[in-house]
Amino acid sequence: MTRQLNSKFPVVAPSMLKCDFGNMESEIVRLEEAGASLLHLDVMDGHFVPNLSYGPMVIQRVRERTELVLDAHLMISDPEKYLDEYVKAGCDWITVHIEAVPDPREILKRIREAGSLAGISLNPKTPVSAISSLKGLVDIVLVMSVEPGFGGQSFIPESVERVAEVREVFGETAIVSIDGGIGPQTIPLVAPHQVDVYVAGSSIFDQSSYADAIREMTETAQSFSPST
Ligand SMILES: O=C(CO)[C@H](O)[C@H](O)COP(=O)(O)O
Repeated sequence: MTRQLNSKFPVVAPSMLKCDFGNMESEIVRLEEAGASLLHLDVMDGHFVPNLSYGPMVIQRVRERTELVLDAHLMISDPEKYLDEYVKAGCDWITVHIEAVPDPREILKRIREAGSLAGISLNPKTPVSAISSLKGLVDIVLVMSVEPGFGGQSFIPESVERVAEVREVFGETAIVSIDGGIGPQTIPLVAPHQVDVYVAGSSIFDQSSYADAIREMTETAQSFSPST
């Protein structure tokens, strides 16, 4: 059974790619105390993207230390082969890339059957039409607003129209998430299109107060929310 978020959308999700890997436990505690409601786990295999991060063994240790929702973003080739390990590690949300799995219907079904939320992500150059037939089969659409692989890149401005298109195609059937170059300056660009999850690395981990960074960005996002 997937864990529930402890707050309503929109939320800011710390991207653990930018945390201090030597002190992951204290980073998790700091993020919990700062009010984070989920942790975004950037899984990179050095093949699908030109960088390596961590895999299921590290995620399992993270799972043992927190009850926050774990949002695994699999930037890997052949996710079908490794899926069971991420399920076993305790990921609540599991997102795969359309560029890695051109027909993802089977893996999305497997993710849901395992009790997790199923997500699809698309790179900046992939048209939204590549995923539009997945409406009803996905719980999350993760729009990459940088080329995946590294934190600290600049937000690609064309991502604004892409988020709008995703929201138009998927309506309320999917959680819409955006990842890459997200911070106080870029949230107002995409927030009018009802983004649910803002994945943020540098704009949290480069700040002295994680709590202030998360609170300020969440308030900015909420100020665009129709229900506020
Ligand atoms: O998936 C990612 C890169 O592939 C990261 O989540 C993302 O880049 C976060 O870092 P920043 O907020 O610094 O851009």
